[in-house]
Amino acid sequence: MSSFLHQLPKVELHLHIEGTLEPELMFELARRNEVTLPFDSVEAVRAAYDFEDLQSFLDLYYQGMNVLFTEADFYDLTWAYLTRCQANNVVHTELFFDPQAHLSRGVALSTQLEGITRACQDAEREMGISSAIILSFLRDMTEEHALETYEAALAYREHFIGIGLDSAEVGNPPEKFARVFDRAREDGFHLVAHAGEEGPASYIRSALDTLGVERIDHGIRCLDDEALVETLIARRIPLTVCPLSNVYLKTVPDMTGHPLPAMIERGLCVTINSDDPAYFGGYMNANYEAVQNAFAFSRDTWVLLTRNAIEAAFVTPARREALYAQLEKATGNP
Ligand SMILES: Nc1ncnc2[nH]cnc12
Ligand SMILES: [Zn+2]
Repeated sequence: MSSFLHQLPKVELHLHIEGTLEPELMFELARRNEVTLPFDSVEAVRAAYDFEDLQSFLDLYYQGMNVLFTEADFYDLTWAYLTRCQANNVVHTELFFDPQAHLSRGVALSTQLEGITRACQDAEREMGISSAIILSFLRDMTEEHALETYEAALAYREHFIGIGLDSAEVGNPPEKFARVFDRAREDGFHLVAHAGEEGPASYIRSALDTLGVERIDHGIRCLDDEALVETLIARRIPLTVCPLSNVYLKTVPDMTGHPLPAMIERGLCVTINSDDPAYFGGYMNANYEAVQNAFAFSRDTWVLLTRNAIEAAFVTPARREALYAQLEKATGNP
């Protein structure tokens, strides 16, 4: 089964590029940019990855990205992730970046976006991996700051396809960002939001109703609200679930206690993703393996999860057909 999972062509829809910063690259960039890290070795960084909850992770995640300054840094970070994609047989990926977390350190939007985009273009040309970038707002900052950032980002609109919402969820409900999502909808961008990761099912409802999102990132708390589950099924809203992330951030007791099988059983459009793989024990294959060890899914279930991700991807009809064809070739399943 392991080789079946490894060779399955994969589509990743929930990935924070800053969450792919491995400690080795963190040290290299710290040296390059003369930044002093509060750790004296790669092992010490990894030893600190023992999280109590989302906030304890976010504290380290924001600290880690303090080594990113130049376009080359963003290129190297993104290129390292895309080579992991190739090793994991990820053939299409949609990646988040957190512009406000870099703007606040004096790093220009052009630096961030040009570095990430150039790596994506090289990966498409050299490895055949398609990708897209989603600009994510920090929900623990104000809506005014998100709006200002959005306005500034419009100068680079050809670099990103959508907007999202991440960071500390509880106490920062989706409706706080209604105006910026309205603006982005008018401008033709795709809309997604993290909801129901640590926050309640009502945040998922609000992301749908007040932000009009097309996909929900995480969404694992949806099963607490039967009417919401029915809406998600009826509207076929994709949920970008991140199994290892949920275990590492203790939003589930352990992998065997994850609601993933119940979500699939209900017919929700579930996909599997790695979120912040440098911090949560691994990339796509590691997530697939951990889920398989806990639940021993059939091949048909894995094909279904992959088909869901292809359906949920923000790609052209031609690219979607090519992804379905690649899956069929690899599995014999239409
Ligand atoms: N899992 C996550 N939840 C919320 N914000 C994030 N930023 C990076 N990873 C995140
Ligand atoms: Zn996330």
